[in-house]
Amino acid sequence: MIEVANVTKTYHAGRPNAYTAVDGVSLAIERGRLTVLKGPSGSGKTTLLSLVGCMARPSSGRIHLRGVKAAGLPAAGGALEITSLPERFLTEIRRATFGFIFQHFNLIKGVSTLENVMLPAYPLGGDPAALRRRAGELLERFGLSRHAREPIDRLSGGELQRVAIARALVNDPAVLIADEPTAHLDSHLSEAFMALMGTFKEGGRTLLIASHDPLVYDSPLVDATHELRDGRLCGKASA
Ligand SMILES: Nc1ncnc2c1ncn2[C@@H]1O[C@H](COP(=O)(O)OP(=O)(O)OP(=O)(O)O)[C@@H](O)[C@H]1O
Repeated sequence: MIEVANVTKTYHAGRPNAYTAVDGVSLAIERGRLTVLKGPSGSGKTTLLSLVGCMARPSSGRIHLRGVKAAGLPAAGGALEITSLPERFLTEIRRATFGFIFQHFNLIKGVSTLENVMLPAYPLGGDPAALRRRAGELLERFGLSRHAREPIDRLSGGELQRVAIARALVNDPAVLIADEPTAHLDSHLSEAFMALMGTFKEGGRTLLIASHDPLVYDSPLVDATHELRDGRLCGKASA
C-alpha cells in the first residue's frame, strides 16, 4: 500500500546546522498489516512517520501510495507518487487517508472531549450533525461518553489516549499512524492499547507504529518490524 523508496530527510539543508534525520530509507508498508518502526530516541522514527503521513516532504526519494483518493486527481487504482504533489493535494490525501495518534496526544486544552474528537473532520466539511453523532459514537465505544462535554484537562492519561484514538478515527482513515503510543501508559494500559490495535487490524486498517517499547514491537500482532539507527534502516526487516 505504501512504498518508501530511498527517502532522505535533511533538516536545515544547506546551512551549517544541516542534519539528516532519515537517510536513504526504503521499505514497504502492507495494507491491513501492523508495521512497527523501532529504534532508539533520535533515530528518525517520528521524521519517517511524518513523511509517510504526508505531514512533511522528503529532501529526496519517493513515496508511493496505492488506492488513495483526492479530489482533482485521477482515481489512483495504481500507485500515486505523493512526494511531488502540490500542497493542497498532499493535505487532502493526508486528511482522507491517515489518522494520527501523536506521542503527546496533541489534544487541545480547554476544549471539550467531543470537540477534540471532531476537530480533524472540520476541514472536510460535511453535515455537522452527522459528525457530532459519529464523534459521540466513538466516545461511547471507548467508554468516554460521560466526559463528552468536559474539557479534556480533567481526563487521566489512559482516557486522554483513548480520546486521541477516537480523534484519529473520526475521518475513518485507511491508515492509522501512532508515534510512541505507549510512552505515557503503564503496562496494563499499553496491553489494552495493543488489543485495540488488534481489533483495528481485524477491521482491515493498516497500522504503522513507531515505538521503542518491547510490549509493542514484540507483540504477536506485529506483522513487520523495521529498525532505524541514526536515520538508516539496520538489518533485515523481520516479519
Ligand atoms: N524540525 C527539526 N529540525 C531539526 N532537527 C530535527 C527536527 N525534527 C527532528 N530533528 C532531529 O532529527 C533526529 C531524529 O528525530 P526524530 O524525532 O525523527 O527521532 P525519533 O526516533 O522519533 O526520536 P524520539 O523517539 O525521541 O521521538 C533527532 O536528532 C532530532 O533532533
